[in-house]
Amino acid sequence: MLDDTTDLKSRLKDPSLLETRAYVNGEWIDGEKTFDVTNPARGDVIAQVADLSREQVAQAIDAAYAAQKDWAKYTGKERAAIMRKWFDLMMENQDDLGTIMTAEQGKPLAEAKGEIAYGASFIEFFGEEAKRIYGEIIPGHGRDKRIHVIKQPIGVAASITPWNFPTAMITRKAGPALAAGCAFVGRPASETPLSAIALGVLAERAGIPAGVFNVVPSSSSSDVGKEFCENPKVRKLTFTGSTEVGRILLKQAADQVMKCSMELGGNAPFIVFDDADIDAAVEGAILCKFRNNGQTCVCANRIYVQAGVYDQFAEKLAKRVSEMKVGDGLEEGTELGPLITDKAVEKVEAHIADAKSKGAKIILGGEKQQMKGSFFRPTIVTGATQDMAFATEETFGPLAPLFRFEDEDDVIAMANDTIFGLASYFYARDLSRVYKVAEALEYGIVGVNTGIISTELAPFGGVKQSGLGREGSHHGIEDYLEMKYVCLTV
Ligand SMILES: NC(=O)C1=CN([C@@H]2O[C@H](COP(=O)(O)OP(=O)(O)OC[C@H]3O[C@@H](n4cnc5c(N)ncnc54)[C@H](OP(=O)(O)O)[C@@H]3O)[C@@H](O)[C@H]2O)C=CC1
Ligand SMILES: O=C(O)[C@H](O)CS(=O)(=O)O
Repeated sequence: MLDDTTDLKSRLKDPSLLETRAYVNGEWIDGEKTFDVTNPARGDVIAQVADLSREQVAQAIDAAYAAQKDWAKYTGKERAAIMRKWFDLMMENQDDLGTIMTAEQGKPLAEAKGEIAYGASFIEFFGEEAKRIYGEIIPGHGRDKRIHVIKQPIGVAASITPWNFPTAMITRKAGPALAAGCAFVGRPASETPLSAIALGVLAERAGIPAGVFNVVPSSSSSDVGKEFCENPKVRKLTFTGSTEVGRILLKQAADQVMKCSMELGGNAPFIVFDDADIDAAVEGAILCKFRNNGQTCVCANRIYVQAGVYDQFAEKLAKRVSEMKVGDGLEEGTELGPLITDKAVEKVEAHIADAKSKGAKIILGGEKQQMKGSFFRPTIVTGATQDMAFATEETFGPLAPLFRFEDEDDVIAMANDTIFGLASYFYARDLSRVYKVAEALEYGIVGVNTGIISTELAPFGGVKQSGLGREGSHHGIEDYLEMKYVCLTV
C-alpha cells in the first residue's frame, strides 16, 4: 500500500528515477504550476508533477527541431549503440520502473514489470533497425538518367499517449522515431506521467543528445495537442487513445497536412467454435479479457461461443475467474488491480446495467469490490445480444459478456458489425475453418488459438475507425521516414 511520495521513493533501489520535473533539451525544468498524480488503489496523491504551459511545450519543440539536425547526421550504427544503452538501462531498472508504474497506473507489479520489458523491446528492436534504413537504385528512364531513392527522417515527431501502458506506448513511438533520426516530444497522459519522466532520466544516462528526446507533462491535453498540430516545426503526430480524440487530432493536423499515426479504440470479438480446445479457450479468454484489468485496446470486448459448447465454456470461465485475486498491485499475488479512475468504474457499471435491462444475466461479479480505490469485481454476463451497449462501445474494464451463436456466417457477421477493426480472436481446430474465418474477419490483427498477440516483432494496428498506420515490426519505422527520389543526369 502507498500513501505518498516518500513511501514510493522508499520502495525504490534508485529513488532518483522518481523525477517530477519535465525533461526538455537535456534540462530538468519546472512548470508554472504542478498537477497531482494519484494512486488508483487508494486515491492518495503520490506525486506533484511539473505542469508545462503551451509556451513551454513550444520551447521543447524548438529544442527538438534544433537537435534533430545533428541527430540525423549520426550513422544508423551510432544511433543503434546509444539506443542499446537506453534499452540496457531500462532492463537494469526494471523493478523500480515497474513499481513506479504500479503506483500511478494500478496494474499488478508483475504486469508492470512485464510492460517494462515489452516497452524496452521496442528500443532494442528499432535500435537495430536504425542500421537497415535502405534506399534503392532504379534503372533510369533515359540513357543519361539514374533514379536513386533515399529515406530520410521526417523531422520532429510529437507524441500523445494514454495511461493504460504508460511506458510501452511511448517507446513504441520513440523507438522508431529516434532510430529514423527524428527528434521526439512526448506528452504522457496526466494520470501516468511518472513512467514517462523516468524514461527521460534513463535517456539522459544513455547519452541520447539533449533535445532529441523530450517529455512534456501537462494537465491540459487539448492545449498541448493544438501546439503539436499547429506548430510548423512538427512534421509527425503519433497518438494512441480513443477514436473520439483521434478524430479531433486528425482534424487539427489536417491544416498542416501532417503525417499522422493513430492507434485508436477497439471492440475485439473473441470467438469460441465448437471444435475448439475449450480449456485452452478459457485460458486464452482470461488472458485476453483481464490483461490490465480489461484496460487495453485489444482486450476481448465481446465473447461469442457456439451453442454446443456455450454452457461448458461459461461454467469453466466463471470458475477460473472466481479464483482471481483483486487487490493493490503492489501486494503479492494480486492478479487484478484497480481501474484507472472512478469514471472507468462507472462505465463498467453502465454497461452492466444496460445489459441487465435488455435481458442479460450476471453469473459472476457485477459489483464494486468493497475496498478503497477504484476497484470492480471481474464480471461475467450470459445472454448477451447485439443490441447491448458493449456490442458497440469499448468497455475498458473487467466485464466479459458471453454471446451465443449457431453458425460461422452468423458469428462473422456479428463480429464485423462494428466501426472498429483493431484486434480479433478465435479458437478452432478445423484447418479450412481457420483459414476462412481469419480471412473474413475485418480487423488489423487476428489471434488464432491465442489471446495475446502483442510483440515488437509484428505490425500492430487497426482498420476502419481503429486507426491509421502500424507500430512495431520493420514496417513501424516507415512512418518516421520520408522517401526522396533523386533523378541524376550523368
Ligand atoms: N487504443 C488504445 O490503446 C486506448 C484506447 N482508449 C479508449 O479511450 C477511452 C477513454 O480513455 P481515455 O484515457 O480517456 O482516452 P483519451 O483518448 O481521452 O486519452 C488518451 C490521451 O489523449 C489525451 N487527450 C485527451 N483529449 C485530448 C485532446 N483534445 N487533444 C490532445 N490530447 C488529448 C489524454 O490526455 P489526458 O489523459 O491528460 O486527458 C491522454 O493522454 C477508453 O475507454 C478506451 O475506450 C483509451 C486508452 C488507450
Ligand atoms: O493501447 C493498448 O491497449 C496497447 O496497444 C495494447 S498492447 O499493444 O500493449 O497489447
